[in-house]
Amino acid sequence: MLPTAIKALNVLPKRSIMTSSVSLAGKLSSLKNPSLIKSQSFINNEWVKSASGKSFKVYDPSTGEQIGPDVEECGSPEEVEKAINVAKEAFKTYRNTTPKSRQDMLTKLYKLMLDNTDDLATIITAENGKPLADAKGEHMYSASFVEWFAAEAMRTYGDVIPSTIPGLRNMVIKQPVGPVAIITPWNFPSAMITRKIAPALAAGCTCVIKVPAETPFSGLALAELVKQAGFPAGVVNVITSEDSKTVGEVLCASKDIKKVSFTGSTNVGKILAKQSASTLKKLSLELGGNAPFIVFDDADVDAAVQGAIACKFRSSGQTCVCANRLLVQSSVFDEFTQKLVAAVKSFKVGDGAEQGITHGPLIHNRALEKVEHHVNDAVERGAKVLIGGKRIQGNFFEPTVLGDVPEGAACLQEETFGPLAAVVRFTSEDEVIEMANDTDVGLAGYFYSRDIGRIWRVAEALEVGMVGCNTGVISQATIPFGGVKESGYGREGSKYGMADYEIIKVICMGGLGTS
Ligand SMILES: NC(=O)c1ccc[n+]([C@@H]2O[C@H](COP(=O)([O-])OP(=O)(O)OC[C@H]3O[C@@H](n4cnc5c(N)ncnc54)[C@H](O)[C@@H]3O)[C@@H](O)[C@H]2O)c1
Ligand SMILES: O=CCCC(=O)O
Repeated sequence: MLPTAIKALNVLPKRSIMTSSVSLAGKLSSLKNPSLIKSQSFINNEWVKSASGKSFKVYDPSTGEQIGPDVEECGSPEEVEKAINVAKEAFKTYRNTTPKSRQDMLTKLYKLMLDNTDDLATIITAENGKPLADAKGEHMYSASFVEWFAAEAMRTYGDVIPSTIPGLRNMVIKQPVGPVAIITPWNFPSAMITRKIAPALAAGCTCVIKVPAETPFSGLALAELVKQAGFPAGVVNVITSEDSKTVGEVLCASKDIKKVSFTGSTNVGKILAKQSASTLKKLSLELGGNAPFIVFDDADVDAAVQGAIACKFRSSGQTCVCANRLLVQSSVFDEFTQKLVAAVKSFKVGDGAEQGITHGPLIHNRALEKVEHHVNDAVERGAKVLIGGKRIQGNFFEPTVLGDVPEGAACLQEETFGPLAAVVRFTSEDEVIEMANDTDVGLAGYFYSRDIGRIWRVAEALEVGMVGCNTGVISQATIPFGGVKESGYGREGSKYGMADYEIIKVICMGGLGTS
């Protein structure tokens, strides 16, 4: 039984406030600036009504109550085409703006985000469920992409390349790829959007963003700030729709969209890649992982436990870089699992808006079913429940640690995306490298060791795009974020992140004589 306080469930502030047209109840009633709450698509710098008159509701995953107004359904092929045309028209002029002016607008957006920190974090907690402190963390992470790419706008350097032909000079320039489609998931309602739009806008691209139906309000609030930051009409467009399939098909098939950037599951990533084949669109796919988290016998076990808690249970396990398999060397297995269980016991699970809550709910019932299936499957195969293992109520699941999870368990084959730490025993370095790489995906991998030789061997041997060595936290705007194998391709953030939104053009100038 989990000694955790779940007292905060079903507690909603009773106050409600009015914006110009809607009443905001629940967590959103505490917003200082309620005009950040929008419920329509954002096209050409205007809030646009649904053509069909249909709408959908957004629910607080902690309480199950509707939050915000009904959101207008704007995902018909005609509405998506309209957004694409607007982005195409805006690209004709936005591509020729100076990098300095793009830097200035991004810097203004960054400041506006900081000015609205409390409200933007409240919106994240209300629609995603993560605790307020984590929501503030996501918000700052989100803003840091805007800050980083504001500076990168001024660093789109070219090259001069020696010529093999007399009288010729070769120059390389970088240009914006064109209007881009951006499809983002619910687990980071804000940061997954800025990680894509900030480099796109810095490079000179215009965008059509499909915000997730589970968490549309963060993206819509960002669109309002984009407008206030002075970006010209049509540069950023946002579609609200529950019909991801139709919106995805239209965006991928369009000849006017030159690139698609997606974060989400590997399954959907493959669908988008197929759909984009007819136009050979450039793609950035940041997909699922199955991160190994290895603890060697020479590790600082206490630090490894801290790292595992931060890595595995961040956002209740709903992060693409969360540890999915905890692989622990036999001689430190008991010490590590006992300390891990003790740390998990101190979690306070509940409504993320309540003081002291450390871990929130899962996003929806489908997510709970997956965790439940992974727990039951592992236990049937012989794993031991060390703590947790059951649903609590609503969308809440007990933070769970399973010991001695056997080979073949479903939770070792695919990411759980929930609060389940599956701990596996290993004996040698060679064995654990083979175990760690025995998966079709390769996003992040982590390990704890104090042997410098081993550190280099293991870091180089892991088949992943990102390695955390003696840390469970790697996410920063300054690093190239992305995976290998079926975790996708492309890199987001860092000095490499602009390249995904640029094309390279060489200009060979002849008749220039010899130097
Ligand atoms: N890499 C990540 O950050 C991430 C994020 C969310 C989910 N996931 C993985 O996916 C699993 C299932 O979660 P999910 O169902 O929300 O993920 P998903 O990939 O089905 O959905 C993620 C987002 O993709 C969009 N989408 C879904 N189907 C689409 C389609 N056919 N065309 C275009 N866009 C589409 C939606 O906006 C949705 O919010 C999770 O258990 C987890 O393994 C990974
Ligand atoms: O879940 C996807 C992204 C998480 C992160 O950037 O740390």
